[in-house]
Amino acid sequence: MATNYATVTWDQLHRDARLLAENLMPRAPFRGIVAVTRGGLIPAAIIARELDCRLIESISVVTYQNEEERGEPTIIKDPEAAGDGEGFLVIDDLVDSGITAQVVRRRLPKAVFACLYAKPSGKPLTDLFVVEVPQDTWVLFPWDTAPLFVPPLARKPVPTE
Ligand SMILES: O=P(O)(O)OC[C@H]1O[C@H](OP(=O)(O)OP(=O)(O)O)[C@H](O)[C@@H]1O
Ligand SMILES: Nc1nc2[nH]cnc2c(=O)[nH]1
Ligand SMILES: [Mg+2]
Repeated sequence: MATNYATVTWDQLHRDARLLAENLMPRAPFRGIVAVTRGGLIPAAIIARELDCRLIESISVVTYQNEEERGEPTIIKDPEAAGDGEGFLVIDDLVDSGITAQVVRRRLPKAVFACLYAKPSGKPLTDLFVVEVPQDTWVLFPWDTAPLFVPPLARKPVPTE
């Protein structure tokens, strides 16, 4: 269970995606990009623009979960156009346990796998990432959050003893 949160704004996400694209330039050009839906879709769009790549595929990996455990991950959308991944770049927003990346890599063994954020358990499964995040930190993406009114400190009720 995460004990800390790291909030990523749209601006920060855009900067991190551009930095990832810059770091990927030595490995370009790619025949196409495979976005890992849904989290990888927006990073993939930004990176596709920077790398001038117009062939975009997607893969969807779903792990059905109850309160205690995670089920077997299943590919519910296959990246047919990407073959075995040769010449393709796979983009996800982050790796955490690395389970999603493992399934994707097994399906696309010849692709380059890159993501914006990586936690220590998932890090070995990536070829490239931008920022390392501690394992106990939950990343809040801009699409997960909304600005909220916070009352001024002076208006907060003073706790009575
Ligand atoms: O390394 P893991 O432990 O597998 O976690 C990382 C995956 O989890 C999130 O996707 P999620 O399955 O929540 O779906 P989403 O992208 O549709 O939000 C995230 O976008 C990664 O794809
Ligand atoms: N939004 C979000 N989704 C995740 N899926 C696995 N880890 C994370 C995380 O830290 N943040
Ligand atoms: Mg995802």
